[in-house]
Amino acid sequence: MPPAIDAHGLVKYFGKRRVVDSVSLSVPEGAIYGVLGPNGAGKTTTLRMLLGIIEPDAGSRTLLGRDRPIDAAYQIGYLPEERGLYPAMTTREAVAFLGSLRGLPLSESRRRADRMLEANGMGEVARRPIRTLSKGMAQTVQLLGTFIHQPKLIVLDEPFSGLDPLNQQGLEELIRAERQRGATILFSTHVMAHAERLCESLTIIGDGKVRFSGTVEAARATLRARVHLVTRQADGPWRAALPADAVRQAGETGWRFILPPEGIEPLLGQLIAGGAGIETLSIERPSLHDAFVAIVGRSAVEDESLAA
Ligand SMILES: Nc1ncnc2c1ncn2[C@@H]1O[C@H](COP(=O)(O)OP(=O)(O)OP(=O)(O)O)[C@@H](O)[C@H]1O
Repeated sequence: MPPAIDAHGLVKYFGKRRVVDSVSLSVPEGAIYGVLGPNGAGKTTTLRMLLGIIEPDAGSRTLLGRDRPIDAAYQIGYLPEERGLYPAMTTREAVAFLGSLRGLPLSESRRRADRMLEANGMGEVARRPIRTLSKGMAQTVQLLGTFIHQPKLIVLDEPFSGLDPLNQQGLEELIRAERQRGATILFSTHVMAHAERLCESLTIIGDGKVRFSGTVEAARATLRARVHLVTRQADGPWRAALPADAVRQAGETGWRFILPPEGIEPLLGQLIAGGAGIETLSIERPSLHDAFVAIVGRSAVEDESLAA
């Protein structure tokens, strides 16, 4: 199956600044895919190029197999980073309006809006003006409007920003339901927890460049696990068996070190034989957050040394 999005070498300059620098990404059909990066990394600019809202200075992309994004417009749902609804419009009209912008007849749009609002616990506010809604509700309205025409491809720019944890969870469920329906979803974020829970694959952008592309598991595997070990004996000759990077942190008992490449068992064997006694042992796998910080941090250091 051809990918839902296939982009090669996208470049964008703003003035003399190369804000997006040869970004390539491929989003398989039916995936939930994350574009991650710190503030100002170039995520929004990349998404806008993918969708044809701005033209790249170099590179190419296909969207749902089309060379011109406009040809796929009615099959795409897009939640931009800057969001706005007309405050005087009623909630159902706001959702229906977004549907009619994507090619649905208004009467069908209204029917779907009523159904979707009801299904998402917002039936009671359907006839109320947008200005009376909470921020979370207004954002849900935008999302329902993004999904109303049942697009094949959904692109969400920072969809979780500004939502409380309950609304964030609701949004994760909405995204999963859309994928269940058969849609492909691409979203940008700088909050790792959502990406970790939702995505199979992701791209990390730092300073306009792709710094990592692959599965969440592969991103986590770029870092080794960390060990926290507390021994019953405070000291003894067995200490020589600890890895060279083992440190005892201030105010803590025990040792912290990176899991040795050969695993924990040989070390434990030596500690037990040496009479250290094992009080507690925890092996903590790196989170996506840890991997993100390391990947973005490492690339910033590499960029600096290249520039020097
Ligand atoms: N229209 C524009 N004209 C000039 N510079 C721009 C324009 N749009 C974005 N930029 C700059 O390009 C860089 C990348 O911006 P972009 O919005 O793509 O990043 P982002 O990863 O989405 O960041 P954030 O998470 O903060 O939204 C930033 O330094 C931004 O200031």
